[in-house]
Amino acid sequence: MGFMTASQDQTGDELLGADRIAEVASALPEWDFGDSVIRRDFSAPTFLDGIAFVGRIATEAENRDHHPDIDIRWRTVTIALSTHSAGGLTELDIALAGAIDDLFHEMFDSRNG
Ligand SMILES: C[C@H](O)[C@H](O)[C@H]1CNC2=NC(N)=NC(=O)C2=N1
Repeated sequence: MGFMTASQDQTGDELLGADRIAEVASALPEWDFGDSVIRRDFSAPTFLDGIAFVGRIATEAENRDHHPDIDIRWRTVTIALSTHSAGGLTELDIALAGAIDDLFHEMFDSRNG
């Protein structure tokens, strides 16, 4: 594959370089960036809202064939994203993180004030 930038990589399955990680970390301020995973805790209004949120995430993940680790503890839904086939973070994780943020806002922003 050689030296490709993210924008040249058509599939998005190349590991992100340090410069790109710094760029996306500022675009996804609510996510904790680890070496090979990003993670965010979401607080849903109720337990069943959290379950509904997870259902929407599952559909989004299935459509992308890219699947998060999901932990549900009462109203707290923790999402961890990594591209296991690449051994770390790729554009697939960044795109799904943004989509999950959008879903959360769409579902709960009006109720969260
Ligand atoms: C064949 C299929 O594309 C792979 O098994 C996909 C499925 N979903 C996946 N999800 C995640 N998060 N990482 C992967 O490497 C991955 N691989």
